[in-house]
Amino acid sequence: MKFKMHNNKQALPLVMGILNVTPDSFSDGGKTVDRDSVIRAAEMMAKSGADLIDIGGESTRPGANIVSVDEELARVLPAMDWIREACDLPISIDTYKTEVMREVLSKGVWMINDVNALQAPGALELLAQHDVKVCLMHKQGTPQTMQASPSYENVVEEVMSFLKNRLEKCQESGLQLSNICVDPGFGFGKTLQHNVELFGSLEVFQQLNCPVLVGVSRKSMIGALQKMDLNESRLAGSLAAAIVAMQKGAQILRVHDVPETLQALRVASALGLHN
Ligand SMILES: Cn1c(SCC(=O)Nc2ccccc2)nc2c(=O)[nH]c(N)nc21
Repeated sequence: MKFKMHNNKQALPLVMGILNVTPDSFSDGGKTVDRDSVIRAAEMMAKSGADLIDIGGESTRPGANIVSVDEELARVLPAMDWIREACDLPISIDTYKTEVMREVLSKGVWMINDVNALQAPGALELLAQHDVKVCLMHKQGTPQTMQASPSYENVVEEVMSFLKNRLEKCQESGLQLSNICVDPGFGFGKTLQHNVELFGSLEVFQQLNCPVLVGVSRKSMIGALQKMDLNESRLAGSLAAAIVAMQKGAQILRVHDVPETLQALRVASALGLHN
């Protein structure tokens, strides 16, 4: 496990708790972003055993609208301070904008979680100057267009070769492999069929010799597979997916429901399902 965490948990995947600071994030009922709710959420995640917290100032859900650098920073920078009032967990920032990366790097961010795999101009060069973790995620198209008609010849091969190419670019630019994790990007320009195929072959991504991050928590693929209608809870399905991801070698899980996920992972691991 390249990502040496403070508690060196090896048997279980690292649990990355999602803290929404985009006011329109419907998965938490669209609550407005304020200091108290961020502090409360961060305290709960830390108490529940999360290993790190992921925050993003622009929703990257399908159809999400683009946010300016200033607007994104206005949400993320205060949230970093509030999280630090609440706990000492490492912070991951979900952004694809080089300018946002620059600002959060100067505030000691632990990981840059880039759904665009450092393709923005200047992103690679910027990160090469910092000893920071980075997640390289695959997506097809942009959040505005990606779910229109996703298509692949062979989704596993295409996602794999994209990530391999981005890893090579990172290493050419001087980033250390030990600071990089990869992510197939479930739901980012993929049909349900593509997502299921990618999940079924998740072990393949271990060949890249860096930790694999999986983010499927509460996503529409879970709802579809649960065969429930839209407003049903996706908790049980998300926990099932977390367990299978662990069994398939995922080293980091990005989840909304931290306590429940850790309970499920601990029981599954104790009963013989190890990552
Ligand atoms: C920022 N970010 C996102 S946002 C999409 C989301 O949570 N949608 C969603 C959440 C809840 C309900 C419906 C949709 N997904 C990933 C991921 O899978 N991997 C990495 N590395 N980062 C990610």
